Amino acid sequence: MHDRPLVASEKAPATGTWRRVVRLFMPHRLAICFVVLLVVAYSALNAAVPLLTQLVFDRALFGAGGPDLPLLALIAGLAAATACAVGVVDLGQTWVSARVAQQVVHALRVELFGRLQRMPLAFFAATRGGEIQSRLANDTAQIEHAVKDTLPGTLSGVIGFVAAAGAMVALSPRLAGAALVLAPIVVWVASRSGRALKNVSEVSQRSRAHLSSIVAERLCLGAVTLARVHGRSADEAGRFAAESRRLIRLGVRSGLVAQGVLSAGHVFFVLTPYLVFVAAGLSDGITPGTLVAFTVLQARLYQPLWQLLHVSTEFRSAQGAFERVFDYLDMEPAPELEPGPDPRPAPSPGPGALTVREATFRYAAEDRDRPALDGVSLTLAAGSTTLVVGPSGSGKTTLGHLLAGLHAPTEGSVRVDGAEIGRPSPGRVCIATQEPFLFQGSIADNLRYAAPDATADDLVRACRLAHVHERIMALSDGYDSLVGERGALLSGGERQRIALARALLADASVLVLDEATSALDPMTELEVVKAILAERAGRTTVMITHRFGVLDSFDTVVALDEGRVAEHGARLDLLGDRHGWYARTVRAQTGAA
Ligand SMILES: Nc1ncnc2c1ncn2[C@@H]1O[C@H](COP(=O)(O)OP(=O)(O)OP(=O)(O)O)[C@@H](O)[C@H]1O
Repeated sequence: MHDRPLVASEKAPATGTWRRVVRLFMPHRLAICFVVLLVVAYSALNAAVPLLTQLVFDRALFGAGGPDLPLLALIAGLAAATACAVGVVDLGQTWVSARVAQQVVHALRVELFGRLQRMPLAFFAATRGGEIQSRLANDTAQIEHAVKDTLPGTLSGVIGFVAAAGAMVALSPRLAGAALVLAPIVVWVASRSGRALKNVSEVSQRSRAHLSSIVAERLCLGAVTLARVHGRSADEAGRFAAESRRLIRLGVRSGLVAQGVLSAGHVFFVLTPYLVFVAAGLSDGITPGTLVAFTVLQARLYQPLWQLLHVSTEFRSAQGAFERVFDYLDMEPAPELEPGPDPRPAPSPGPGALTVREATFRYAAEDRDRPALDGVSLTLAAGSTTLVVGPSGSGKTTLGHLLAGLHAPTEGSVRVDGAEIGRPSPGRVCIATQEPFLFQGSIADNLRYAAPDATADDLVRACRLAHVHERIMALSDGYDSLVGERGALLSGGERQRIALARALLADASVLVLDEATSALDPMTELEVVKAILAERAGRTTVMITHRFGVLDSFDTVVALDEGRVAEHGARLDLLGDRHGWYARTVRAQTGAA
């Protein structure tokens, strides 16, 4: 089934990355055109100021008739008005481009989160949580950082450079040639270093993701307990420190490469005025005003070039982050979870008849010879109660997931009330698992996740059935008590019973209990199961369990072995088959002769 990639490849092909980045900006092309206009205005206004300086020197101060104070005052007024206009234009440009940049990154983040939500469960089983978090948080943060500066930086860099160069050419083509002669060398150095920077940045991002994985995996309740039990806390700290040191080295290297580019630019900036002075010395007819205007313009030339160098180093660093995000966006989600109309629209919940036909399921294409389920066929009548039993690894959980639509069968079909089910179908099938997931929040919040409109009485009723109401009421805040990270403030049995109550609130036609009461003591488990079956009379309940010796309220038993149905029939009939796996295990569990 999973011929498609479940884990992102280490590296996405670089080709097309920039085209995809440009495509991200396409929905904002009008705003970008507006930014271009504002940047053109900003650069033109900025380039005009040095031309005023030329007027000051050649006309107002050292003109033929001596100093001309009214003209000087007029030029000063013009300069002040230009500076005000520059400020207003710059503010407008910053506002529009910041909005565009933030919207681009927001769209990328939301698309990434949505794509990850639709990935097959096997992807989450195979990928470290920290790695996923790192792409969503670190990589998008780096992209945000780069994109924020890129749009205005690139535009104002290019336009500012062209405007300053144009003004220089207008003043003196010869001096302009001297000022620009070193620019190609700087561009060449920047492009060479950019590649090195991109490589360092890629390795850094991977290292950062690894660091996040260590934090997510090793700094949770279970892992910290395990480290203490086995005296490995120091090793864990050492592992983290080693990866962190690697990140330090990479950070220093990346800083050095980036500074190298800027330093190369600096050499250009320092040398260029002298080249201009030499060119002025060798030329005739260069007025002092032209030379002063040129000196001011050179600063206007350096600033955009410096800006472009800075943006290019930022963007090279972000290229790796873009590729890592695109890499995730290119993974194929579970086809049944693709957005769009469901190809098999779910009819309204029926009585809950289950039909499994020749269902085979493989977790990975490599499991060709040993599928988790192999040609399973079953018919469970609406309203039936079924125990699914079998040795560990025989495929019970896999079958439960197929019934709940969490996996689509690789071959064959699973139908509920005649409709093929290949995706979760809330209201029709609900599953409660052995390791229940509780969100950070109150008990009531967790219960209402399954039924947002449930009343307080509904919650109490479900919790009474799951035998957890009294326990909740003993907590200081009752149903408003917080459960902690993944329910860590509760006992394992309490977590399971709250999850069970949540599953009951879903009120589905079919309820699959996958070891969902395994943390309860056997007597409580028996009472809870009986209460649930009584409550659900007339609806289908399937219970996967290893402790079935005393569970005598079920009418059907399915015993799996190595992914196949080994026994299937009425419970009492299978109990009568003294050599059958079910009957032998019941005897072993109850100590019956
Ligand atoms: N996410 C997974 N990826 C790959 N193989 C898996 C995955 N989950 C289960 N398997 C394999 O599929 C087979 C059936 O597993 P399953 O969990 O369905 O068995 P089970 O009968 O529920 O076992 P247990 O009683 O121990 O819970 C096993 O060989 C298991 O190793």
